Amino acid sequence: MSTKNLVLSVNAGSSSLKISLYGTQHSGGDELEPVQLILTSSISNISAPPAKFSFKVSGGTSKDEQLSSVHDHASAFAHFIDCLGREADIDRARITHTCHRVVHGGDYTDPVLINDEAYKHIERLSDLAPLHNGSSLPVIKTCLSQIPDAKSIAFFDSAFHRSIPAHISSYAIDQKIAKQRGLKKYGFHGLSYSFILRSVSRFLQKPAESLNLIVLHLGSGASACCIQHGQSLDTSMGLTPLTGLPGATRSGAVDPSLIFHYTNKAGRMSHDKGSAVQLHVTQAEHILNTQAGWNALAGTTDFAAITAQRKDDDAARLAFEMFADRILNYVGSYHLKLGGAVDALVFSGGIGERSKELRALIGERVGCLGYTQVDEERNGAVDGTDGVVVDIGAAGALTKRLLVCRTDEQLEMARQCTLGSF
Ligand SMILES: Nc1ncnc2c1ncn2[C@@H]1O[C@H](COP(=O)(O)OP(=O)(O)O)[C@@H](O)[C@H]1O
Ligand SMILES: CC(=O)OP(=O)(O)O
Ligand SMILES: [Mg+2]
Repeated sequence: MSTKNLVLSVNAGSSSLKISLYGTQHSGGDELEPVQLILTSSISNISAPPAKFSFKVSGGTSKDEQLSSVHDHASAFAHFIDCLGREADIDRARITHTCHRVVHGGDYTDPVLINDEAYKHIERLSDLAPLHNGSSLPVIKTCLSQIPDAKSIAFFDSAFHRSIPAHISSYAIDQKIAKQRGLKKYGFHGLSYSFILRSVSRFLQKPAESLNLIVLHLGSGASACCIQHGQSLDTSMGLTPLTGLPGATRSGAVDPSLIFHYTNKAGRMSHDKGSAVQLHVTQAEHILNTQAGWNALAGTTDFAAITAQRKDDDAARLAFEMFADRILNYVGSYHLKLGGAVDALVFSGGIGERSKELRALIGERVGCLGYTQVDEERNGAVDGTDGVVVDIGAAGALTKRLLVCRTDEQLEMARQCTLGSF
């Protein structure tokens, strides 16, 4: 029997599945991490087929293919499990823990071992994160049945934001109803923010508890976070991941009354056949989650294409400029909440890590608040630069720095799993 020493980390995003497999026995490598990467896989475009699949054993070359057979997170994960044995000769029985990113944890503020009760809790919260919790559930189910000896642990994206004070997390509504129904700002992308906080702390050689950061996680779903003394003080998503910044298919914040005017059927229940589970969301929520954002504005969820076309195409320009405008709303207000004492503005997520154009524009606009200038050469060379954190500001800046962080939610979970008490 081969040694049981593997941790599988699964990140079900709104339209992607990112999976990493780690070893837990140290054999050199990065002494700072308790786990070592063995392989990564990602399946993107799940909701806009054909899905793109990639599978890469560490140090090897990536196997990439388009999959017409994959149309949801369950079939995407089944394809990965198949590849694990076929392509990498990994015996699933060696996996001791499977870590699952669950976007909405409600009142769960720590990771939990998934038993019947925890599974039902995650299921109940599906209505509040329709693009996410519903996608995690079939993947969790498959793990429980296909890797039965491994412990399945849920890590919640909302947990990082438990530190947000009541006057920031509460909505101005009847507080009795708010408390009864759990209507408050939860915030998401927390695994990413934990990873970024730790990585920036290491990069700046300052304790995490001393750091004030404004972090932008700009991916298919996008959010901003105001971190004071190493804790979340505010974030742009709310009760659900719909509000705040616009995303690939999400509207971001709108006047709540808009939903009553968008269509005359907006208040009815949605009966979308494509949903992974029966969701209790209204048609308006469904439209604002899935038929809005970049796709509605510019006809594509690919922000690289929007960036490339923005000079010649009005729709692409509107999407690009709108994103920058909404980002500045949060950066400006978080700067003020931190009293101007900001160690760094950090860009992350697929767009934040790759769009030098957006970083240059935001960097230029925040110059008036005393941020260091974007160094054009460093900003343009991020893709070819190694390291988790890359400095794109002028050399010598000690505060109000501009950084890029390659976030890794799977590593954050595997790390917490190994160092925790599971
Ligand atoms: N070169 C690029 N320039 C701008 N955006 C990019 C680039 N490459 C990828 N992206 C965008 O990154 C986003 C995906 O980010 P990611 O954080 O991986 O998303 P998620 O995990 O939420 O599925 C997509 O909207 C994609 O268009
Ligand atoms: C919370 C959220 O929006 O996640 P993602 O960006 O992975 O869709
Ligand atoms: Mg993501």
